[in-house]
Amino acid sequence: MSRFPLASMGVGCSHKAYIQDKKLGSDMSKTTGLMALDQGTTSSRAIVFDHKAEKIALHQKEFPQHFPKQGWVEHDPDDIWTTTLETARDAFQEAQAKGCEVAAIGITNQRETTIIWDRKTGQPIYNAIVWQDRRTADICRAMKADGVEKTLHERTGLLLDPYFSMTKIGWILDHVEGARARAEKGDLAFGTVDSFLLWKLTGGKKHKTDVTNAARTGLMSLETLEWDEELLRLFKIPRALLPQIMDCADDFGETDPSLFGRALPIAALAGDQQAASIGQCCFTPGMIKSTYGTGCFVLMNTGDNPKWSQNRLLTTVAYRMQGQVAYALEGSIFIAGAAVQWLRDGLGIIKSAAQTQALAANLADNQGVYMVPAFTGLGAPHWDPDARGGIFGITRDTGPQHLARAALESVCYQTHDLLAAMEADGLSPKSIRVDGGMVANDWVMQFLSDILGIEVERPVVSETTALGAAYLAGLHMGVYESPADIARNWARDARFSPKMPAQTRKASVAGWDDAVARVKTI
Ligand SMILES: Nc1ncnc2c1ncn2[C@@H]1O[C@H](COP(=O)(O)OP(=O)(O)O)[C@@H](O)[C@H]1O
Ligand SMILES: O=P(O)(O)OC[C@H](O)CO
Repeated sequence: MSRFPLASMGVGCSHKAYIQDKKLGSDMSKTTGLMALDQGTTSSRAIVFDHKAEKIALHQKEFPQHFPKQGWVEHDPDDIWTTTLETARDAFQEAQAKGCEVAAIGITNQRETTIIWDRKTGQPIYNAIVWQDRRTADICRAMKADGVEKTLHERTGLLLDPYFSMTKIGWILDHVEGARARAEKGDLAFGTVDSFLLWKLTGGKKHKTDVTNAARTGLMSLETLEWDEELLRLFKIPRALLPQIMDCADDFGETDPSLFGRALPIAALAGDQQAASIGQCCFTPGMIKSTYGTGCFVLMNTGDNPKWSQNRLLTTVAYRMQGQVAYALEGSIFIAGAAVQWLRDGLGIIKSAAQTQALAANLADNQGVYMVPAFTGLGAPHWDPDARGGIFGITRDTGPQHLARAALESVCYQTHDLLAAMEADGLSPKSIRVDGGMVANDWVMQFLSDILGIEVERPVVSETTALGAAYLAGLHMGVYESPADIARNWARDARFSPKMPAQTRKASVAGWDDAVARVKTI
């Protein structure tokens, strides 16, 4: 806990926060809150936390996904903005009604998703191209053949895959009439979702991003943590499009007073997976978290030097705060909870995601049925954008319960592939901290521990992404003094230990490997 608790501030409130509250003219007897805006792939969430990580208010809104062509995924930027603003206003008002004064905002977001807008009107010139979108697969293939991947990997830690922003930016500039010329003149702005929301929240005054989001564009050097001129040239991205790169906990400006009735400081920006890592308090090298939302993302803190994977994992920035940078090794899986959503919305064989737990538990084993949910290609460690999903081992007996179990199992096997790649890189975690919507499913957590052969730890707060953004904002505002101060808040809800016999694990993984080999194209 902080030496300067903000809740029920009186004697002992932090200096900065005290000044902040004076500026806001707020009642010092009120609890002070930190509002996280968590803009995810399928929904926008706003959560107000107090300094002890207690949830004061939570509001969430889903928004439509657009699939204009096979392999394309888009969002309407207006949906991103309106759902963010509506949930933020609802959470802000609920917190206020409960006697909690919001002191600052932290933004966290689906990463890589690319938006370009007109600096004068604020109007996007095209829909947001979502991280899952595969439309630039051919461009990536051609650039790979030209040897660009080596330079990209050396400078950014990323690979030439349609996942990242740089080829999405190029696609918009080349397909929207006049866009390239306008970008070169400085009339357009590019942003990942954090930058776009910051622009909207500040009434068009701030065009900034943070190191974790910039690290996913394929345009930022991991060494200088600035835009890389050589990469801008290779991907033909005009410099004038780009935001300023900041720390994750920093001064990002204030909200337009019309939005919340007064100006609120925006004190943090971070990509959602890095924010989850902060929410899980993975502050020391070797600590690892895995988030199970739409996709699954495993991040291991590797300390103040980038660690280069020999096994197709990404090197990325974990955070930069208080001037200190930490790097991470990341494994990115494109489909996790989305496979469960497909059972519900695509096949209609379940009514709710939670139903999968009982269906899976009713079977003694998977009876040879495997699902490889490569709906938008395969991410780490395969990086095969053309792979498509498959279900194998179906017989006349196969029913909804087998499909449900296969979908849940696939998430655990994919995590296994990532940890195997980490192990091959010489990094073997003894336990893993998990979070995200899927971790409510105890069956998945036990199977995950069984297949990984290590302990799986679930924290009390499973919305660690939002919590991480709140922590970062709190750090900037002086609510917390240091990462160590934040780490005291982490509390375990449950621990799952491996129970599966080694032979069974080996046979199960072998069945999965066989299924993956059948969908791969490279
Ligand atoms: N009990 C459950 N069992 C399995 N999957 C679940 C369960 N509850 C939620 N999910 C899945 O988790 C995902 C939602 O998690 P969330 O962290 O909110 O995702 P995101 O931030 O990517 O939008 C959905 O894809 C949903 O299918
Ligand atoms: O929206 P999520 O939680 O699935 O996260 C998306 C990732 O940031 C994509 O890299």
